Amino acid sequence: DDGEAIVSRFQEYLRIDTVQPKPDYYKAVDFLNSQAKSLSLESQTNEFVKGKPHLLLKWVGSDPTLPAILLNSHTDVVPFEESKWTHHPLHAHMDNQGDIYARGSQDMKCVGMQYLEAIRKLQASGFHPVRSVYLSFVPDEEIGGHDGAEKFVESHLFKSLNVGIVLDEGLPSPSKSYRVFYGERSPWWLVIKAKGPPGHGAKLYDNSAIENLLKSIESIRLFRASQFDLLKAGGTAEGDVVSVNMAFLKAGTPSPTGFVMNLQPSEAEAGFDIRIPPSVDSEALERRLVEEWAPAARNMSVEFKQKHSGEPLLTAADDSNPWWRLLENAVKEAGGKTSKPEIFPASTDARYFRMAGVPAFGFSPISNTPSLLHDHNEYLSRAEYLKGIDVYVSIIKAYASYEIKSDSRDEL
Ligand code: MET
Ligand SMILES: [Zn+2]
Ligand SMILES: [Zn+2]
Repeated sequence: DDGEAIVSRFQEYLRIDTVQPKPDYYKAVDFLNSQAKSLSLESQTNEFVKGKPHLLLKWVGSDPTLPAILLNSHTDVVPFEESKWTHHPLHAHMDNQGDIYARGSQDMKCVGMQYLEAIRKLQASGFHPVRSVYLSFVPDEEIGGHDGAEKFVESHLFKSLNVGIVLDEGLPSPSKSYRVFYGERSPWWLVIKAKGPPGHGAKLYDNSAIENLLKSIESIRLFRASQFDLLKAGGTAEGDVVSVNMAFLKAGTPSPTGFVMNLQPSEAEAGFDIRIPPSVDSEALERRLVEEWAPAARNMSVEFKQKHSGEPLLTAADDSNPWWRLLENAVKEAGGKTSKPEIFPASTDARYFRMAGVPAFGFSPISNTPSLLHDHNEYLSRAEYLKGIDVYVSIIKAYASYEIKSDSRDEL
């Protein structure tokens, strides 16, 4: 198979509109199933939630008693501001440098297709897996994974698969070594609301909704700056500080011509995206949230839109875990290099697999590329995409032929 056909299959997947909040999941699953068919993989689609299909493919290994490998990817992508892109984010245009522009080119349609292409190459080379290799295509990762990976992991089906190791998404690396993630920060999406007496726009008085919300915003900004300073000073990794970013601000009394200017509104709210490292005491942070950032005494309240709780779990990324050693070596054998394992700064479905006691690594075989997840002009070069397939060839080969029975799952 030549590079041109491989790249056009990638472009075809990128062109399927799986943009939240209305992803065309059926079209994606149909396309992926046609790929699976050409590879003679077993296939099943389950709707753990109606309208949100989960696709599970299987490359059957010769020893069903050994725990299987699970290669996970999500089929949905985040929205975009079309007018701010140089090429339409759903056209998957390749420019004359070989850069393919599309939403999902890094996050993470690349990975899902690279798994399939690696299997195609392995089959052509005559390789037969000892362990079974599953490919899982989950919906809804970008909105929390509750109707996707979370339901899949809770299912009888998942338990029956006897998965020993999961690979899921990572991040592009600007340098030539690949980044690998063994844990991640926990996501909190919350809305802080303030209420207060309305009043004439010319009147100075205490406890208006906007004044009270601004006090909180000031306090949150100081905390944000203190965390950011740790990062700027060096020596602390992105995954080891708390990030806080405002997602929206909402207040005002609408009028047909905009907003009423001489009326102080009785309600105001602000939305925040907060990510908490495994090393940080999230209960202490929650107390701070309730006492300082949304105190009832200032007529404020907080509503969580997303809150991952429970012990943040880490997958051993050292010689105690054979899957780590195999990964490191396999990347090396493909001519690459992994950098020091990190905490993923955002969130992925890997947390659900770790919660089920299965080790999971976050890894996207993308080097020499700026990280443009959720950004304008997300792109991936053709060369990097093709190189990544060879990295997966090496990893899948090593993982699927690893025959030692007692794996790190027993220790986790
Ligand atoms: C809140 S679930 C995570 C969604 C997405 N992967 C993010 O990190 O923003
Ligand atoms: Zn992703
Ligand atoms: Zn994402």
